[in-house]
Amino acid sequence: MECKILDGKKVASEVRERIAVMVKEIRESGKVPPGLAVVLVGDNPASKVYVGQKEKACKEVGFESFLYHLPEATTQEELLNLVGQLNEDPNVHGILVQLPLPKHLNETEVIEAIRPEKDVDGFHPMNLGKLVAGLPCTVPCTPKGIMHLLEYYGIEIEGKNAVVVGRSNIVGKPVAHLLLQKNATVTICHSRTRNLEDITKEADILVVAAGRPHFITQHMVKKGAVVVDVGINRLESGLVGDVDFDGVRLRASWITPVPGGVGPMTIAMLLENTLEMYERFS
Ligand SMILES: Nc1nc(=O)c2c([nH]1)NC[C@@H]1CN(c3ccc(C(=O)N[C@@H](CCC(=O)O)C(=O)O)cc3)C=[N+]21
Repeated sequence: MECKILDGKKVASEVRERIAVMVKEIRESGKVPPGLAVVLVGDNPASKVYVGQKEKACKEVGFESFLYHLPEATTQEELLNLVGQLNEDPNVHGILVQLPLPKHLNETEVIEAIRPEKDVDGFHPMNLGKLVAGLPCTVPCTPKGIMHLLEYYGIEIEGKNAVVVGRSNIVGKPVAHLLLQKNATVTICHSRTRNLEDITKEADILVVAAGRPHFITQHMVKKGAVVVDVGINRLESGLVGDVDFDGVRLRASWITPVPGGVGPMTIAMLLENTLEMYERFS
């Protein structure tokens, strides 16, 4: 059986086109356009690349983007002041503070300072709590993008064994809850999990956000599984995921490539979340 590609690049571009049409109508009616504020502290080269991508995506669909690039030496108080100011800014509908922050800053406190109604990442505890409770909330971009991709390709979730490798607050935990809401039987694995391959081999749907290149190999995957690779690892040989794509594609029925899988969906969902917040706000 041939393994098929979950083409995040293609699906993301369709989402972006749809958003661009809606923003065009908003602008033509003379209303204030949706605005996203991106806060970057310091000069982490990877973060600068991501932030550049986000700005470009905003411009392409017609959003306003407000970039705040603060020096590495920014204090917690200065950052909290900026967040407070953006919370009050009527032209800003979504606020994204690029993570990770420099080590001297308290990430949790910064995220909690963002008004939940403007928390475009869905990282605020209020949004995470609502997600777990199954209430309407802002869903974090990467988990939302994964669910969108599975839905687009008609992947059935109900009753399936879903295994999530990774338990971060931004990917592992929220995606596990979204799969649970769709009636999958969900297992979360992490660095202390014993006999990982015994668990991953039972997965009908395997979501990998482990942060280790080529972590999931062919012998860890069930025949016919759907494999979603959230990993972004920059090696000298180029960008690779957490899944050994060439091996695993020999067993899987569907797989996301890296690049061109989950990454572009994350950006598309960031735009979708911004538009949703705009519509709720105005
Ligand atoms: N507050 C916050 N929100 C985030 O959403 C956030 C963050 N902080 N910190 C860093 C991570 C990482 N992240 C990615 C987004 C898009 C791609 C993406 O588009 N990747 C392309 C490849 C792009 C390339 O070549 O680097 C792809 O997979 O095809 C990757 C990674 C968002 N993050």
